[in-house]
Amino acid sequence: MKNILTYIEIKEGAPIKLSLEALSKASEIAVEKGNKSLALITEELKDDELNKIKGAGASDIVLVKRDAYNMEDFSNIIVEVAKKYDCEDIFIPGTLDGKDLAPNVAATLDTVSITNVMEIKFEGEEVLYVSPSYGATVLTESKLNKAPRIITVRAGSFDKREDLSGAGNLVEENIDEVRDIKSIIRDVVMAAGAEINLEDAPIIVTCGRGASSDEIFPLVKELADVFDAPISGTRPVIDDGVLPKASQIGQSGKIVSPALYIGCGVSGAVQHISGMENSGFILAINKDEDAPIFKLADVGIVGDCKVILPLLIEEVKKIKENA
Ligand SMILES: Cc1cc2nc3c(=O)[nH]c(=O)nc-3n(C[C@H](O)[C@H](O)[C@H](O)COP(=O)(O)OP(=O)(O)OC[C@H]3O[C@@H](n4cnc5c(N)ncnc54)[C@H](O)[C@@H]3O)c2cc1C
Repeated sequence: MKNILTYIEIKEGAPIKLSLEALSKASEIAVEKGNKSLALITEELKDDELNKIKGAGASDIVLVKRDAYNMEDFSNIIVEVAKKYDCEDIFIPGTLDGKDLAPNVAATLDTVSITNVMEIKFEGEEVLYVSPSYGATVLTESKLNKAPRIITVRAGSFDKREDLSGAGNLVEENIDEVRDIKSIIRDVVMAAGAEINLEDAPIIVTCGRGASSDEIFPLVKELADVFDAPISGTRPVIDDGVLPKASQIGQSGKIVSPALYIGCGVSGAVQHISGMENSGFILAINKDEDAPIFKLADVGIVGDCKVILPLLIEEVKKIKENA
């Protein structure tokens, strides 16, 4: 392995958590192999935010200034920076933009990318990338026979480190903007609720079909409000229009890793579990004691959400008042 480049996705002036998770893993590997861990940013950041990148171990922070995201242009930036800084490995956070960028970077470099990487193993000189397949029922080990190796990192798979103390030397590079682009983003129109940032939320309250009725859903909302947490949903709840698509967790939704996940009336289908199994602590409320989610839950409450949620809301309010 030579140097490793991590693309840092930035939202509202701050690196997203998954970028820092990816960078932390890259830095751990780089230190072990005696190489450099570089972070690529595309806008100027305040010192606190740069410190987060240093904490995640970046030896160098390469700044290429841009006003807005464009896949072809950003893909070209990654390629050019990787070449200039002799990076054989490129880590990209597995967000929507990341999953857009990685194949383009790979195609430009005449290689392939591996998506959803949750573990990286070394066998001699070989690097094995572990990623979930078939709704996370099977783990696949893949290797890339030629560098550069490009991966997208799955949320919650690696710890976000703050203690790696990279030198974080800031270097600005000027790379011409790609003008010959096949698609131009003129405007971004968000669907209602599309800005929900589940990936970075420390607490998520999830509404399953069992809690999506007119009677119970307001209680789920109240619990989320008490925790100041976003509400997510299982796919049937999204399909029924109770919550927007951006709130869906799972195989065909978002992959999250909050410190606390609370599932209300969620059965625990494999397609949902594959999006939240990396949560720090899982609390599940379900009236069926055989619901599969209880196999994964740290605490399971067997009961009707109609009865349990008001009790839970009251208890959390009391704790917060006395804190
Ligand atoms: C290709 C594919 C992709 C998919 N992608 C996703 C995905 O990304 N995300 C996702 O979530 N699903 C996905 N699904 C759907 C998935 O298979 C499940 O159907 C879905 O997760 C079930 O959602 P649920 O738990 O809300 O509903 P259900 O399975 O219907 O479970 C409802 C639960 O609520 C409990 N319950 C009912 N009433 C109450 C009450 N009053 N109090 C307490 N508990 C109660 C029931 O006991 C039950 O366990 C996908 C499916 C396919 C085929």
